[in-house]
Amino acid sequence: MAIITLKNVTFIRNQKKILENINWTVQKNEHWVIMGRNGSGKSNLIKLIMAENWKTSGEITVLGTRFGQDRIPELRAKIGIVGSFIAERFRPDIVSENLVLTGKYNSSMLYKAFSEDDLAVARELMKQIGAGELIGRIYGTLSQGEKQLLLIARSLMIKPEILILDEATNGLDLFAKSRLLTQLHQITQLADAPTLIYITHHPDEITDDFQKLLFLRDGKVVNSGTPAQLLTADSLTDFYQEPVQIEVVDGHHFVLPQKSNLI
Ligand SMILES: Nc1ncnc2c1ncn2[C@@H]1O[C@H](COP(=O)(O)OP(=O)(O)OP(=O)(O)O)[C@@H](O)[C@H]1O
Repeated sequence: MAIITLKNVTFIRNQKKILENINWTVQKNEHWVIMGRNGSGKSNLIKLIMAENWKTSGEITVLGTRFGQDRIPELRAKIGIVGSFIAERFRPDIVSENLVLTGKYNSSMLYKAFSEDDLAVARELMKQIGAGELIGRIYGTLSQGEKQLLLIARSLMIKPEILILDEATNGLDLFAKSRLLTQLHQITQLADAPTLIYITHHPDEITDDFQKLLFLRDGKVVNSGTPAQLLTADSLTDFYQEPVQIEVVDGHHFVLPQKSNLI
């Protein structure tokens, strides 16, 4: 069953073709990684899926909702998002568990009255993902890694069918990054696991949990396939248009510019 389908989708803003003729299908329980250099259109692609951006042409269907024909608010409630453009929307003085609870209402503030039971659910979720010690803390005082953990807990409040992580390991140290990838693995093992869409610049973060990769360049899909097909020196040299070499350590692919290109 297709969870996300884009057919010939183009997105233009201020005369700039930000995405051009995108064809992409995500099947249920197929976890994807999207890679692309800065400005290749990754964030705008996910904003299209979340209906934060509106396509210029083409067809988009997400979780059975055909954009332009069905109601969008219900759809937004089924998509969890972790990323800097969401992180920036919260007031620095919001208490951690209140921030997590906003996930239930798909907002950045708690406009509606909430009960102690609601807060208990948020706190329990924080404990489950290893963020229990952040209960009671003020968002603005948290480290980057702690903020990311809160956003993950927030995104799980709605039991999302799709979970999008946009450069979620930004600013995380080596160990926090490794913990995040382990947490994602645990999420993939849940009975009602969401489909993951994981945006990254770092091929070493592509764990066995991901079955498919999408490579974007200048707003176009340049390749898609399995990690075995695409995580090769040839394919990545073609993608980056610069010669690269790959070191595989413990199953993680580290991609480096070829030695002759290093200063
Ligand atoms: N409203 C706009 N008008 C004109 N150009 C825009 C607009 N919004 C985005 N762009 C451009 O579209 C391109 C794609 O942006 P996007 O943020 O999707 O890239 P990205 O792949 O997520 O980049 P990064 O890895 O740096 O986060 C960039 O060149 C950006 O400057």
